[in-house]
This record gives sequence, structure tokens and C-alpha cells, in this order.
Amino acid sequence: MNVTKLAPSILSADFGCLEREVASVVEAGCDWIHVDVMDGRFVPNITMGPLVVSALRRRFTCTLDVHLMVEQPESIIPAFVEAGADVITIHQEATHHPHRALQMIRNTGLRAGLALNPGTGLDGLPYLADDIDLLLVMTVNPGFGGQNLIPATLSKIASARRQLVELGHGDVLIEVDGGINEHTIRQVHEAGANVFVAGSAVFDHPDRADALARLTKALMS
Ligand SMILES: O=C(CO)[C@H](O)[C@H](O)COP(=O)(O)O
Ligand SMILES: [Fe+2]
Repeated sequence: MNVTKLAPSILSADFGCLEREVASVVEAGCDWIHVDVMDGRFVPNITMGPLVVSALRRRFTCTLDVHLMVEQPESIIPAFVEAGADVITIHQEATHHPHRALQMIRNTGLRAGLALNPGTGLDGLPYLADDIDLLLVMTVNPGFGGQNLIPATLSKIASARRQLVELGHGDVLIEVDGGINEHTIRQVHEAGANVFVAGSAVFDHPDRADALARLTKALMS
């Protein structure tokens, strides 16, 4: 699997000038934008909803990668489909019926992602792998940007990659999210990840092209 993608998370962008913020990373070459949706229940924070996704959709053609940190995502999936998301990821812990939620997403023709919190194991993977395009291994506890990567998640990424290959789904993307920066990106890549969400490592840096170039250099080193 040779695909590698950097997906800047707009959680760390300046929401007062979001269009300009997104343009800064698109102009620097990014074709994925990670959108963190938080409901104040599944995680303690509240962020944005489908209106922001549809506003981004009107202005940008890049892949909108929507990470739903919401309880019972089934109820809100149609609104994000309508808004123009390209990838919708739900948390296994947020629903009794992850399989149904993934099928809801796939049935619309979108790519479906399954996210796992740091404390969640890979037990469901054999039963859900047929229905996912992406596995999001959270490398921090979800809810906030700017946290440090939890080292124990590295072995989970490696196990997930191994299991996906054994299950005949080596083409499923493994996305990592939380604490990805110049010092951690290579480790998670070596473990088997190929989509790298980076919020503070990109948007806390005034020169976005430089921030992305540093991440790419660290990834390739
Ligand atoms: O899902 C998330 C938090 O729940 C964010 O995508 C993630 O935290 C990105 O921020 P950073 O790169 O600063 O850790
Ligand atoms: Fe995220």
C-alpha cells in the first residue's frame, strides 16, 4: 500500500477565517481536509455540524474527511451525506450498531470509516472489515487538539494492519489522529498507518507550506 495522505484537521484552524485557513493548506498541496464533529456527549467538546461541511463543499473540491465524535451517529449521517462529505467515520463506541451505521454510509456511495478510541481493542475488526474503507486508530483520547500521542497505540496500528491483510482487506486505509507531528509521523507510518491527521502541527504554524513540508520530510526520512 503506497498511498500516504496528510489530512490537516481544521479543529486547530482559526474559525473566524475558515475559508482562508482551508485555502492555505489546499494551496500547499493537501487534497484531504479532516473535519472534527463533536457533540458534547460522546466527547466533552462541541464543534461544528453539517452547515460547515456544506460551506466547505461549496468552496473546495478536496476530499472532506468527516470524523463524527457523536453519540448515535445514525441520526446525523444523512445530514452529512447531504452536506457533501466524502468520507464519514463513526466511532465503534458511539453506537450499539456500528455495522448498520457503516452500511448506511456505504449505501450512499461514500467511503465509510470506523474509529476506535485508544482503550478499544480490535475485536470487532473481523466482523466489520468488509464494510469499511478506512480504520481510524485514535492516537489520543478524542475531544481536543494539541495532545500527545499515546505510545501504546503504536502496537495497535501494527496489529490492525496485520489483521486487515490477513482478512484480505490490506487496501483499507489506516488513519491516525492525535499528536501527529514531525517527531511521531514516521513511527505511525512504520507501524502501518497511511493517512495522517494533523491539527496543531499544521495550523499552529504560520507558514502552512513549511509545516506540511516538514511533516512530509519526517515521513520520508
Ligand atoms: O479528532 C481529533 C480530536 O479528537 C483531532 O482530529 C485531533 O486531535 C487533531 O489534533 P492534533 O493534531 O493537534 O492532535
Ligand atoms: Fe479527528
